[in-house]
Amino acid sequence: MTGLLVLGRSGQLGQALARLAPEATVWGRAEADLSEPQAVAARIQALRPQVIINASAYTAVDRAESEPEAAAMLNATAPGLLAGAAADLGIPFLHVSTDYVFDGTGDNARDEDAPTGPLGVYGQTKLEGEGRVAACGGQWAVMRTSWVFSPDGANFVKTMLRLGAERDRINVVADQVGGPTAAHRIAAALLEMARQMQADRGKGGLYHFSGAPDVSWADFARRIFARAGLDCAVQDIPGSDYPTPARRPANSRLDCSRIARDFGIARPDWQADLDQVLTQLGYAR
Ligand SMILES: NC(=O)C1=CN([C@@H]2O[C@H](COP(=O)(O)OP(=O)(O)OC[C@H]3O[C@@H](n4cnc5c(N)ncnc54)[C@H](OP(=O)(O)O)[C@@H]3O)[C@@H](O)[C@H]2O)C=CC1
Ligand SMILES: Cc1cn([C@H]2C[C@H](O)[C@@H](COP(=O)(O)OP(=O)(O)O[C@H]3O[C@@H](C)C(=O)[C@@H](O)[C@H]3O)O2)c(=O)[nH]c1=O
Ligand SMILES: [Mg+2]
Repeated sequence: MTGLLVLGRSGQLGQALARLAPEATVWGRAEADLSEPQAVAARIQALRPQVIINASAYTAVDRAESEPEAAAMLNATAPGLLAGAAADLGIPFLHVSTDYVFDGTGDNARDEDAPTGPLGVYGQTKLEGEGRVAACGGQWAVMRTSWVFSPDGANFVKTMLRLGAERDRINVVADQVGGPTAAHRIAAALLEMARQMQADRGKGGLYHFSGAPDVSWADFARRIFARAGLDCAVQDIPGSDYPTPARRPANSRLDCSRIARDFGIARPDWQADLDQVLTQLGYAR
């Protein structure tokens, strides 16, 4: 894709995007420190890209509870200014948000119109960022995804592989359900959305995209151990037995029909993607 600028080089999604779009300009903290987002917006004006994908964020869910200003800068202020810079250039801006904007009540999958109600600072700041992007005055898309995993960075799969090698049993929360999503599927979906948005300047908006089928963290852990050949028993526990600074939604199911209808993008099968990531991490199966 010509003229693509990606922000967030060292992250899970940033690395997946760089792999799928090697021609892109990819900025990390060194070129574009988003704790100074005005300066980054000025650099964008100078670069004159043709489309921007923002893969940077403050993603430490528990730490955000004690660093709300830093989380708000990365997740709300910076995306608003980046989207504004894109609007000034007349180019599409694509951004990523999270299932943690919801309160997680009930059992049904939520669509994009469902009421939000974040339970913690991370979700609150991500929700604020969605609003700022949507108000940028240009062409924008926000993709809400969930439970991202990849061979890179920090994620639940890599945490389980580490713990599963050290222990013979582990307690994992069984009353939080969602869709694990491979970073390379998110990257591919964003690139497809960007292509279609460039071809049709009326396209964009808020979209849900997560891996299928929905699963609990405990069943996700079981699958990781089974496919990695690790002998570690998973004990189901309620979230209340795993106290953390931030509360997490119990029901993270996302209804992904809108992105299928508008962009022709289907929910990816996370079990197949997990096998691929395990292979990349050196687990022979
Ligand atoms: N991870 C998940 O499970 C989920 C993620 N999302 C969303 O998906 C998107 C991508 O997430 P993911 O790839 O997992 O995130 P990561 O935490 O893997 O990467 C975040 C990126 O943001 C960068 N960043 C942080 N602070 C700054 C800063 N001050 N200046 C410049 N860059 C900075 C990080 O750089 P550095 O490495 O230098 O700190 C890193 O490259 C985010 O919007 C996230 O909210 C949505 C649902 C689930
Ligand atoms: C390590 C561990 C975690 N857990 C629980 C805690 C939590 O409820 C769940 C997942 O733990 P994590 O710390 O990986 O989850 P968390 O960092 O909250 O993951 C979230 O990250 C942000 C960025 C998102 O946007 C979300 O979609 C989601 O992926 O597993 C256990 O039950 N046992 C364990 O040994
Ligand atoms: Mg985490």
